[in-house]
Amino acid sequence: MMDVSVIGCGNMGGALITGLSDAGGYRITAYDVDPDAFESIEAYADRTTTDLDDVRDSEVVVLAVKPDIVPLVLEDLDLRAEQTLVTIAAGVSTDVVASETDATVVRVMPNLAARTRNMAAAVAWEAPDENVERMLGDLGEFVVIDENLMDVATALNGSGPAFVFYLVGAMQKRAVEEGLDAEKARVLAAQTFKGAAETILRSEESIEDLIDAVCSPGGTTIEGMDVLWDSDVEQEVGDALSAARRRSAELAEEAEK
Ligand SMILES: NC(=O)C1=CN([C@@H]2O[C@H](COP(=O)(O)OP(=O)(O)OC[C@H]3O[C@@H](n4cnc5c(N)ncnc54)[C@H](OP(=O)(O)O)[C@@H]3O)[C@@H](O)[C@H]2O)C=CC1
Ligand SMILES: O=C(O)[C@@H]1CCC=N1
Repeated sequence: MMDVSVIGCGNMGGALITGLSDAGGYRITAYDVDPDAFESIEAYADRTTTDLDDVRDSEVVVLAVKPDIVPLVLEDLDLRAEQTLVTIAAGVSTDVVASETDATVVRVMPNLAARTRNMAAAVAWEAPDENVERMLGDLGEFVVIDENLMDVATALNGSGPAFVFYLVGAMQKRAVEEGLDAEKARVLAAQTFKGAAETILRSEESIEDLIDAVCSPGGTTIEGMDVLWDSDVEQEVGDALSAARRRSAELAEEAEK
């Protein structure tokens, strides 16, 4: 049983708590300044608390507050060298956090799919941390990256779910306009993304070859793909990713001040 505390039970903290609870093997303490935040995670945490002292004995403490709140929490958080502090705040570097704590700091960029244990996470660390490896493995897939690439990861897998929700929404919307029931279109669109993603993860084939596999000669898909290839969609999706990356870099500059 691993003792884990999560500081900040909002969207991301709540998703981590839900996923870890589903995985099992974790004793979870959920801390927030606002008891209302416990409403959606009460069923998944072993303990909810508004007393920061209650997180001080956990092997792993996850800092899941907004970037500008991180320094305020660190001021009051007194951890020991044998503990691990996982920081997930966009743009807040390991150095900024490590300068305020004795704990070993690990920087992770998670995403909302922690909730269903389908998270894509990027981690940057000096040395692998067994507890964090186990947590990330239980919550989905993770890759180790250099911290100087964390802004790109923040845009790709941190913000990425929102971009994908948007694309699912666009496909669902048009299917409804073309006559399909909204709920059925939602299921078909979402499951299609899930299936396509799973296909990529389980295959060695390139994305181009996978597209090719769906395009039957003279069939339907190629008609749709021609619309996409003739459009600016690839550029626009890339620009969305770059805008998120730039904002992450800006947050990093603000956090250094
Ligand atoms: N949302 C996402 O998909 C992702 C978020 N992140 C990172 O996770 C962090 C949290 O984001 P998100 O969950 O979206 O934010 P939320 O605002 O949803 O959650 C933050 C929570 O922290 C609470 N809080 C505020 N001050 C304190 C404090 N001093 N001590 C403890 N809790 C406090 C907030 O309460 P109140 O609302 O009352 O202020 C809120 O419940 C951010 O740093 C973000 O960069 C990373 C990857 C993905
Ligand atoms: O929007 C944000 O700033 C956070 C970080 C990545 C996803 N959500």
